[in-house]
Amino acid sequence: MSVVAAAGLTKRFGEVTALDDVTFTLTGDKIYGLLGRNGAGKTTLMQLITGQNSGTSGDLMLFGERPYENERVLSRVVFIKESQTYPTAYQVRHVLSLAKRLFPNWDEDFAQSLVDDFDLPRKRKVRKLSRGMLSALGVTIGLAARAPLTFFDEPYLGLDAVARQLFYDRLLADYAENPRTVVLSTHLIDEVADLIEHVLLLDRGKLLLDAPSDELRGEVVEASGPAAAVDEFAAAHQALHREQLGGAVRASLRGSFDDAERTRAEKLGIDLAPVSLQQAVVRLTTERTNAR
Ligand SMILES: Nc1ncnc2c1ncn2[C@@H]1O[C@H](COP(=O)(O)OP(=O)(O)OP(=O)(O)O)[C@@H](O)[C@H]1O
Repeated sequence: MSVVAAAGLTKRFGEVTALDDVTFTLTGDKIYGLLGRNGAGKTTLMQLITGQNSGTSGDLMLFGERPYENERVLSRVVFIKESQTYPTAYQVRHVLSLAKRLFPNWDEDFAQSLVDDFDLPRKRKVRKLSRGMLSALGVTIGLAARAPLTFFDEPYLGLDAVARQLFYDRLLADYAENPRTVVLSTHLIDEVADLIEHVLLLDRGKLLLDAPSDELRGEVVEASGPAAAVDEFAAAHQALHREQLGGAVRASLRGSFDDAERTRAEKLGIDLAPVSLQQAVVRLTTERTNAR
């Protein structure tokens, strides 16, 4: 059984189509990157999956059941977002006790070790926490909950670079010991590139890409060399971007770059370089914007 299955999922807010006929499945035990530009529909999608809203049309199943107002399946999900609110009069330790009661798989030792790692003041009231501390509290709950389906919607924006790295390290180590389905929604793609196994890329409500990260990296390359040679080589591929400087061209291309294609590039005097996951995503989403 899939963890999440969406078929033709559409969500409209008045005139705005936040999700447009989106179809995909999340299978178990994988770290997904839910990527896309501002307003692409990422938060809307997570809200539908976590039962906070219902779709306008299409079908959505969570652990084989419809999620909206369905406590049975929702108890297997944790959703941590950047603007998470907690009862403000509570101290950090009270919020953690509440989470312990809420999440059936809660690991108290792990939670306490994360509190130490992030240097969270257990007796400080939530309303007196800094932005970074609030993010750290969210991350602590999201990890220690060990929910079978875990969503992080940019909850770590307030964390500094050192704390973010700590979060990535703890997530990866804990995931290795306790595999589950994790969805990270983030704009810091390069930072999480090594963590993400599969990419879902939304663009203006449409699912532009649903592919393993390695496959995506291999599909986009940067070709540079003499203009005529690059243009000849590019004709067999999808050109996402082209920059010319004098007689030289640098082009981002999408396609299949097998040994035969690599040999052809070499013969034409073209250098083929891999691109980072972030560059691939930027090129793919910019290409669609330009094509409009
Ligand atoms: N409650 C709402 N009422 C009206 N429009 C909404 C509502 N919620 C979202 N939208 C619109 O739906 C679209 C998708 O928004 P969403 O928050 O899902 O994007 P996102 O990918 O999470 O963006 P970001 O990366 O900026 O957080 C946007 O155009 C947004 O303005």
